[in-house]
Amino acid sequence: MAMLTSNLLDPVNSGHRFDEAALLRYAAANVEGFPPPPVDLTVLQFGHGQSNPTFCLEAVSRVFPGAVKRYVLRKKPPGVLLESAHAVEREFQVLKALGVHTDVPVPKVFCLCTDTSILGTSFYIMEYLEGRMFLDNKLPGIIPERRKAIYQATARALASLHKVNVDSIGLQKFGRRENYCKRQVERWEKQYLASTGEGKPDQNPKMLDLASWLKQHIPQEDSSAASGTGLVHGDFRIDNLVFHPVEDRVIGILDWELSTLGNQMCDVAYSSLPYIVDVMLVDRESYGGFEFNGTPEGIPSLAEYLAVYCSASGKPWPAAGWKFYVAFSLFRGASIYAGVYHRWTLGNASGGERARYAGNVANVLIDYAWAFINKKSVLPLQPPQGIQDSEVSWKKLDKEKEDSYPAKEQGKFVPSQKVLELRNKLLMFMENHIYPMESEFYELAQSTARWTIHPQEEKLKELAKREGLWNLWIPLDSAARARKLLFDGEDHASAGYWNDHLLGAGLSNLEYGYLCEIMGRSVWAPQIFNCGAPDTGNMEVLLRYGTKEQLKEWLIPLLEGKIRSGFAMTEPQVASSDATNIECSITRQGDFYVINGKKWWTSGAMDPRCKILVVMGKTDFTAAKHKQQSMILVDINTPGVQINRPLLVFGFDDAPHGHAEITFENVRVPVENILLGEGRGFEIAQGRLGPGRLHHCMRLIGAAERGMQMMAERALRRKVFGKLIAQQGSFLSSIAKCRIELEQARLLVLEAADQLDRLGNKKARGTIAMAKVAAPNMALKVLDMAMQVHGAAGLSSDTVLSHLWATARTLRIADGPDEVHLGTIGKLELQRARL
Ligand SMILES: Cc1cc2nc3c(=O)[nH]c(=O)nc-3n(C[C@H](O)[C@H](O)[C@H](O)COP(=O)(O)OP(=O)(O)OC[C@H]3O[C@@H](n4cnc5c(N)ncnc54)[C@H](O)[C@@H]3O)c2cc1C
Repeated sequence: MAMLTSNLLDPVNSGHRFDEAALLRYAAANVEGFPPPPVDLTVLQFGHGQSNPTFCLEAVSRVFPGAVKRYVLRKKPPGVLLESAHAVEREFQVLKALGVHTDVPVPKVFCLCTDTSILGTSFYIMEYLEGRMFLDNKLPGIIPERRKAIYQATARALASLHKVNVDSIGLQKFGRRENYCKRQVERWEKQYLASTGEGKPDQNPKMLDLASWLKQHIPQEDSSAASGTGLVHGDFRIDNLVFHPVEDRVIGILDWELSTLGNQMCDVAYSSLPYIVDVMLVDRESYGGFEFNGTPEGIPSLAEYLAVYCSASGKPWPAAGWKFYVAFSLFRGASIYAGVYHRWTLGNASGGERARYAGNVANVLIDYAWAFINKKSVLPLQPPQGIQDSEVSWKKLDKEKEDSYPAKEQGKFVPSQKVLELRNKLLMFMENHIYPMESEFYELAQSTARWTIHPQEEKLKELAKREGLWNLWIPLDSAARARKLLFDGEDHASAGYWNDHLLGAGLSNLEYGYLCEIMGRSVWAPQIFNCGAPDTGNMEVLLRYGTKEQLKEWLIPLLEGKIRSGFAMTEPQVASSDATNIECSITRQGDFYVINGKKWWTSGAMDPRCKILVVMGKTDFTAAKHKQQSMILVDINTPGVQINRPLLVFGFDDAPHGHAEITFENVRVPVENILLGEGRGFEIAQGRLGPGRLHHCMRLIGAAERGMQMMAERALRRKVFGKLIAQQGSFLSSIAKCRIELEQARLLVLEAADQLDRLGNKKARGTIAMAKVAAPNMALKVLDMAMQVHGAAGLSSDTVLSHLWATARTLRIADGPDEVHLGTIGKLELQRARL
């Protein structure tokens, strides 16, 4: 599974602390764009790898508290060091040259400080890259297609740095190009001898033989500074790369500590080691790499990986010297591990308890080197046919695979290029970040800590914001009103809010339809994008009907995703599908309203982040039937608000959001909290429910799509009575009928969204009602069939199907039962006949 960069952060190791006040002063003076003082600084440390301690600096200006800036600081470790080791100055030099003069993906560097009076050692500050890191090169939890793309991107990133003309970027003196392998073999042999022998861990004679073999087989090209030499990273492997948060491309090559000039094929062989040996399996018997244990599905073969590299870099096929380069990489690895083990025996290894096994790993690598040398053939003489560096962008790949909507053609339901781009991004986000987290989210939601928030949820929200996948539900007109009220028409970004996606992406309801259905594929997804119910409905109420003060107090934190909300209308004692039955009273007393009543099924009110309730009650029991009701904002922490219990849906409590039963007993709220005015509750309900109802329908299309996909995949895998389920005639007809119903419902939902955009809520109400009946009924059928195909597994919590089904079933009642919507459709039909 991918880790977000921010997930690799831990509190600072006590031995690595430094003077933060001194750092703040230095950064303010030397880092371009650093927030102006006063600044609150939080320092965290990257826990993964790094012999040079690396820290994340989070600087928050107290003047613009929304403006968080992140940087990375990398320094030498404290204490006495070998002169050539931990050369952060060299790292800075190479990063700067690459960042300024090339398109090699590296973090931008801001400043290098060699004045040791500031933090005790030299350090430099660079850009913080939020993205994905793959700490396990087998890429568990990633679908095969993405694995392929990730490996291809890795090969391309290596090629990009190998293509750099060091002479033209001022790095010509960064190292000696010729005789690199020769010098390296001597260096690592010396290192091995220094770590083993008398009074130290045992020396392995096969290692010394290996050094001799390598010296005798140094490829000829090594002696000259000709092609094949240039910039060498020295530690190029997949877990030193930061990938874009959703696209399968490298945005940062990290850890340049060992970089120099020399023979670049050493980098290539080193990056290929996962194919040869799996050093992560130190305590198991089999250490074989991909080639031995089977390449995980989707990861290209070694020959394919090398072919992409050669094609992208223009380098010749490396068959001739391959035995040497791989054996050298294993030799170097063995020497490094022997050093780590030696330090462990002395009690000062940095790798913790893992270092205990390093001596064993060193010996395994030596064995592997010899086994490799003794192989008859290690690489085909020619690259595999048909593999070039035809970098198909993630967008193009996805379009080819997923796009059932041709972008260039005209038509009512042909999404724009903007929507297609957002859609592809969203699909990637779901695959990379949501589906892999589903089981963890479920686990927490079933534990005793169920009413707490999984920390990853908040991190993914931040990522979604940065990716522009935030508040996409906000229609243009509502955004315009908020912009006018809050910022006097100005761009909200210029008003000091860091997040320029606060008011969505300027989409129509129809455009949002294509995106919302993707979020509906997972019950966990909508809230990650701040597009979940009931928040969207409540934000819509505020956007349309809130005063400037109400917007400032409640809408902004809701838009930012800092708080959540509930909508409290339904009451246990009355039939609430008819809202005129509501009995909760809202009575004015001077400058306050006093609320008394009992509500249930207030979704989201159990969420610890829920801070505000939109409560519907009656302000005048004697007024005309539809003028008695009002809506009012109630801070959930107001005295008298009592959460009684969470309600269960078929046993699901939907933690951590939940559906609450709540008592309001003499709850006093200021008169300013009334929405739009007394007696306007029905009016608001109409405005709120139109788009909100459609969002449910859109998500149901997505839930059904997930069911279709799972149904088909299962049918193609599972055999019954000698045949795959997919080969049974009854299955073909069932899946076909599901597809027909799904497409019918999708068209109806899109049509309703389009009418909402063009005609408004009132005129679109008939089609919205049709969609509201059609979508849950269709989703129930499709999900039911998907569960049937899964057998007992489909009814269990081991798949997402039962939860999706339970959620779909509630929507034949929640937001109005089917019968109410059918009544609306029927009445409109008769009205038309009377005209
Ligand atoms: C998971 C879930 C989440 C919910 N979230 C919220 C929330 O956040 N906030 C909130 O206020 N409420 C929420 N609700 C409540 C929901 O909106 C109500 O349950 C719904 O409006 C129906 O009201 P009722 O339960 O009182 O049913 P009733 O009004 O008692 O209706 C019962 C049944 O009567 C029949 N019926 C009703 N009207 C007609 C008609 N005109 N013709 C023929 N038959 C009819 C239907 O079969 C209907 O199912 C939620 C419900 C669920 C299950």
